[in-house]
Amino acid sequence: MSDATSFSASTFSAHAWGRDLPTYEAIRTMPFNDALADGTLSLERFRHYMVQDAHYLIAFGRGLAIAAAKADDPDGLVQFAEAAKVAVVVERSLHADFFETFGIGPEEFSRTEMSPVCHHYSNFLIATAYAEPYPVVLAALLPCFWIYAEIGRDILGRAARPNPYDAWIDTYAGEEFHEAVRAVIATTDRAASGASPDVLARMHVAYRRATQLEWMFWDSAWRLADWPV
Ligand SMILES: Cc1ncc(C[n+]2csc(CCO)c2C)c(N)n1
Repeated sequence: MSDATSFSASTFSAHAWGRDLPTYEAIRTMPFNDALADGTLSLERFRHYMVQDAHYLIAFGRGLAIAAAKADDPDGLVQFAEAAKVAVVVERSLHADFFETFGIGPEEFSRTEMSPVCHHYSNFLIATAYAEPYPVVLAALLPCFWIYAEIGRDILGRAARPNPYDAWIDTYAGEEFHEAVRAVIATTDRAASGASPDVLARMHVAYRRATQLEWMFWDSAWRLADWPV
């Protein structure tokens, strides 16, 4: 495990990570991530992933903005308002570079609807952000940060270089991103430490669901999934 996962044994994050370790392991060993690491991932699959991810990160940014509005202290408000901005602005520039490199035009993006899994994950985040208390919202948002930090470092450690997907790998393996992830883990643990048993249980359910949806998002790109009808 990398630095992003340093935590004390009694925290929400420690419990959640331990409980969902098999799902993380399943993500780490997915054909999509193996092929990304060795540079053999087809452009078709990466394009599918990128276009869906561009849809996803707008929903994710909205979820972060709602978390910011629900924050129980000013530091949380700043942390998640900033993260909402970063999710849209920084990730948009990563996507814009890839869109240019891989020849995806704005028309292709706007004419491609969300896939079923992207739709489900996006709506799960928005619904949770609106309906649930602050600690549960954070638990739903956390796997997006944490799993990408772990997968980024894992892939960096075994990546064939140069690799067509270097920019993606470097973004998620980079120290700047990992510092932000550690801060989100810390805020989530602080929110959990004051939560009732009922809220804590709902945090675990939300965290698990988001982790499953992360697996499904990569799997959907691998299968080039679309609406069946
Ligand atoms: C399906 C999917 N899940 C997670 C991420 C990673 N991610 C998206 S926005 C954001 C917050 C800061 O930029 C992070 C870490 C992704 N790109 N796509």
